[in-house]
Amino acid sequence: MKIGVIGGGAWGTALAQVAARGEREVVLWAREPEVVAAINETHVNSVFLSAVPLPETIRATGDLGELRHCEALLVVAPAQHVRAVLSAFGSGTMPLVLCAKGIEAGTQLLVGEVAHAVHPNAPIAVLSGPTFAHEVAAGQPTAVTLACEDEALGARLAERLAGPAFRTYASNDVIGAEIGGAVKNVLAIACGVVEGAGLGQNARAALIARGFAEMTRFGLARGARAATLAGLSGLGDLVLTCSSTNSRNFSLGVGLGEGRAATELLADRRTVAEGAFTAPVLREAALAAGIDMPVCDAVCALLGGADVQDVVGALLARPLTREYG
Ligand SMILES: NC(=O)c1ccc[n+]([C@@H]2O[C@H](COP(=O)([O-])OP(=O)(O)OC[C@H]3O[C@@H](n4cnc5c(N)ncnc54)[C@H](O)[C@@H]3O)[C@@H](O)[C@H]2O)c1
Ligand SMILES: O=P(O)(O)OC[C@H](O)CO
Repeated sequence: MKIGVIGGGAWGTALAQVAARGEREVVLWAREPEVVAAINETHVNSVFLSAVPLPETIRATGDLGELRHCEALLVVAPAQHVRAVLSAFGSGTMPLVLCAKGIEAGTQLLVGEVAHAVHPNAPIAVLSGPTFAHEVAAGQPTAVTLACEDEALGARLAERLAGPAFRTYASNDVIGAEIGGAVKNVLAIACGVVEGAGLGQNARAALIARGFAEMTRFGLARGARAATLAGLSGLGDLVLTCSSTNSRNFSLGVGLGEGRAATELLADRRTVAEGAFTAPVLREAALAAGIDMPVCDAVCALLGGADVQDVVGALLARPLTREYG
């Protein structure tokens, strides 16, 4: 199965490396001409994943048309840009494996739903889990969920992408696999705030557990399965990103917790902290569905410039309630 990758950021590059294992050819579309040049000339993505030498079987291009002959595409553009990039690709029927984590602003659609709206005849799969790109690229052990409604296709994709240190677990819960990744980014910002404001490790553990309760409420309402939310793409990824400054979302939260403004923290950055874009959309969707998500609300308030101590105080002062509603 010849793989094309749409998106030359850190994750697109690491996944291209995964797909190229065994000297297989991979074509990677990158938006930045300097990324295309660096990969083709020096076999390193010096902009987004600089420490990792890439196999020569990965060829980069700035022309989406060069991915037309691929048998499956990994879509790794940031969530808010997936619609534009897939529209620019034109119509297609090859399987699309969505690897971005987010919810589209304006439509409240998950990335797989966006892809289906743009390419209604393409089978949709989702690859998600606790996966820092630099660790995957370094060959460190990693496990992911690969969800696809067409289970035979899902099994082929899982087999094609698996490697000695990259385990793919098949699932048919596409919505569940997506919701974990989207929501954990928002919760990782909250855990970063705890770190930045020096609120302690009890607070971080409480946020992970109560954040997971929010993820579960939202996920179940959208049709996700509880087991998926408790798996790699949900709880697994939540634990990873809520405990490490290697997470861009957690790091953004650290800055907010230190009292810096989101506008300052987000200005001029080339890398994406998806939670900043997902948080307001998630809040909107949760409000519309009557789902209580106080941690996500708090993250929205902080991104909007609210004072950290005020937000933390308000969160703690809510009426006491039962642990399970
Ligand atoms: N980096 C990771 O460890 C990792 C792991 C799993 C999932 N993801 C997800 O993968 C997705 C891509 O993240 P990344 O880490 O590869 O990106 P990155 O932060 O390394 O790089 C930013 C990417 O955004 C792209 N971009 C910026 N503006 C754009 C536009 N207008 N149109 C299209 N693309 C644009 C850039 O070309 C670049 O590919 C995100 O949804 C992220 O949550 C990342
Ligand atoms: O750096 P983050 O916060 O975007 O996290 C990267 C991946 O999603 C971790 O699984």
